[in-house]
Amino acid sequence: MPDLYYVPGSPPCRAVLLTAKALNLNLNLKLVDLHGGEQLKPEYLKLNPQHTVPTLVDDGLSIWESRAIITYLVNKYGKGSPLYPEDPKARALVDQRLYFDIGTLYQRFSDFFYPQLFGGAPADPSKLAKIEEALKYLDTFLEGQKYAAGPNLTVADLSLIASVSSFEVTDIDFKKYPNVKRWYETVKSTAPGYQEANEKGLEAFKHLVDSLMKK
Ligand SMILES: N[C@@H](CCC(=O)N[C@@H](CS)C(=O)NCC(=O)O)C(=O)O
Repeated sequence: MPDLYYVPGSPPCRAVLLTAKALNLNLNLKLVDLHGGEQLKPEYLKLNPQHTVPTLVDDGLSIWESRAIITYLVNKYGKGSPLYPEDPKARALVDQRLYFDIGTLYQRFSDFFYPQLFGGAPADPSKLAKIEEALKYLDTFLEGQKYAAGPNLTVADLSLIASVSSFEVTDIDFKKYPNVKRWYETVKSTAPGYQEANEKGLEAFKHLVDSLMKK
């Protein structure tokens, strides 16, 4: 069984948990104490010199970057699954959405929110405008589409929902984008094990935000 080094509240970790649920795959969960700096210890750096969670260790392979992990999991444990289609064009669309998530949507969220959360910085309206722009892109991708990359639930949805659901703990009003709102409700009700894999961790994220932003 693969080991997953994780923290429950982390958005990229939640994407991996959602993927494991969708594959009906058990993971050996190993909690990492980020607050205590466990990820900077030599044992962890041996697994992942970039010292991030999630990190997956499977059969001698140590891999990090949530989107690399989730595509690996489907390649290895879900051969033929629509979660990461094998047809080159369908797969290209899923990959595009995944890269949009890491490079644009979640990146812009991090740029806006984490300086406030971890550095006590004031909200920067120009950074918020960049998130609004990214949400408009997502809304356009979803026009006439049930899921982010077509008619089936894919790892693109699981990665994007882990990001977008994190906006719930901020003032970012993503539900004003009608396609995003509809898609959000669809994924919540159709992604296997959504409650356990995402909502629980989201609660932990909320607690972290409350405790840090109250200070
Ligand atoms: N792009 C990475 C982001 C991973 C990341 O930044 N994880 C954070 C927690 S959400 C982390 O491990 N921070 C601790 C550190 O960098 O030392 C992914 O998707 O896996």
